[in-house]
Order: sequence, then structure tokens, then C-alpha cells
Amino acid sequence: MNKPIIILGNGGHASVLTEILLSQNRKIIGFTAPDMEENQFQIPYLGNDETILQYDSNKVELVLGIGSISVSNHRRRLFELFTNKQYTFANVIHPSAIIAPSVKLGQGVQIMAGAIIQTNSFVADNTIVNTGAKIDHDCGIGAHVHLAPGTTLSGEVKIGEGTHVGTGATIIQGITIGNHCLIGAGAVVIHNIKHGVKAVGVPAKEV
Ligand SMILES: CC(=O)SCCNC(=O)CCNC(=O)[C@H](O)C(C)(C)COP(=O)(O)OP(=O)(O)OC[C@H]1O[C@@H](n2cnc3c(N)ncnc32)[C@H](O)[C@@H]1OP(=O)(O)O
Repeated sequence: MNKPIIILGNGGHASVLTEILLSQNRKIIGFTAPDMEENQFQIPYLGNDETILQYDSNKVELVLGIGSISVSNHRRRLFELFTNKQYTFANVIHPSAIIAPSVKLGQGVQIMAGAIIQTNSFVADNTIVNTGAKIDHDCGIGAHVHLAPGTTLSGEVKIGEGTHVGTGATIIQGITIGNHCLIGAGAVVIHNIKHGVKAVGVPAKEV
């Protein structure tokens, strides 16, 4: 039995998630934000994130509606804050996503429209596989990663935790990208990337 959902945030990323959840007839209790805001789907405003603590962690699921455009600790911090208090983050998967049966997902994974995840890949907690992103076979994607729209990962690619792979970036087969890296939009990554590196261009070079 699906539990009712509280969404953290009310921006564009939260709207995409809300439309998926509504199309799946999930009950949404409301959203949290620092201040009272209108919601385009008439989802009720509950208060700031601390309001969540008034709800029994066994009776609700959370959805992290805060997006990211670069490397940021914000999503990780919120995820850990609430999982440490025994809350669970729901996986949100658009019905048009194609996910091979052997794929393993953590919790709080968000897989947007048209994404494809191939055989034997693993996507860890709180990672966003955004619109049209493709993860080919035997890839390992760490926690708190954002694969921005249209990214392409060839086979056996490893992405470390907290890394942002920019819109339309392409990673060739067998590459390992470290933790907290920033891969620029449109980059083509043909060499391994160490932790904390920002790389842009074709082929991608450290900057
Ligand atoms: C649904 C959604 O919207 S999800 C959001 C998805 N968005 C993304 O993935 C965004 C990814 N971000 C980028 O690609 C950014 O351009 C970044 C993070 C790589 C760079 O941003 P900044 O650090 O602000 O760099 P800035 O814009 O000042 O540019 C610095 C230099 O890098 C170059 N540069 C910036 N981005 C890129 C890129 N993607 N590829 C090649 N060169 C780039 C600029 O041309 C500039 O060069 P110059 O100094 O010779 O003029």
C-alpha cells in the first residue's frame, strides 16, 4: 500500500515530480517551502521543512523536490536529515522510463520521462536521472548524483557520489568519474576524472 507523500520544495523540479505522482494517483498531503507559496496543482502548503516532523515517519513518504544545476550539498543534507530520523524517500519513476529488470535502485531515486537504464546498472539513493538520460549496461551511479537531461552514459561507467553531469554530456564506456565532480553541459568524457574536478568541453578537460 503506497503511503501519502510530502514534497519538499515547490519549484520546477517539484512540479515535474508532482505531475508524475498525480498521474499515478498518489496521494500528496502537501509541500514544504520556507514561505507560503501558491502551487500550480493546488497542493496544500504545509510549512517549512521542520513541519515534516509532525508526521509519523511510518505513515508518510517524502519526495525531494529541490532540483540542482551544479554540484551542491543541499539535496544530500535534506536527504540525510530526514533519513536519520527514520523517514523514507519514495522513488518517483515516470511511466515512460525504460528500466531493465536487473537494474537496482536505492531510495529516493527520481527517474524522469524517457530515461533509459540498462541491464545490471545500479543507481544509488537520492539520485536524479533526468529527462531522456541514458545509462547503459553495468553502470554504477553513486548517491546524490544528478544526471541532467539528455546525458548519455555508455557501458560500465562509474559516477561517484554528489557528482553533477551536465545537460547532454556524453561519457564513453568504462570511464570512472569521482565524487563531487562537475561535468559541463555537452562535454564528452573520454578519460577518467578524479574527485572534485570540474571538466568541460569536447573532449572534456579539467578547468
Ligand atoms: C531540468 C534542468 O534544467 S536540470 C539543470 C541542467 N543544467 C546543467 O547541467 C548545467 C551545467 N552547467 C554548465 O555546463 C556550466 O556552464 C558550468 C557549470 C560548466 C560552468 O559554469 P560557470 O562556472 O558559471 O562558468 P562560466 O559560465 O562563468 O564560464 C567560464 C568559462 O567556461 C566556459 N564554459 C562554461 N560552460 C561550458 C561548457 N558546458 N562547455 C564548454 N565550456 C564551457 C565558458 O565559455 C567560459 O569560457 P571563457 O572564460 O573562455 O569565456
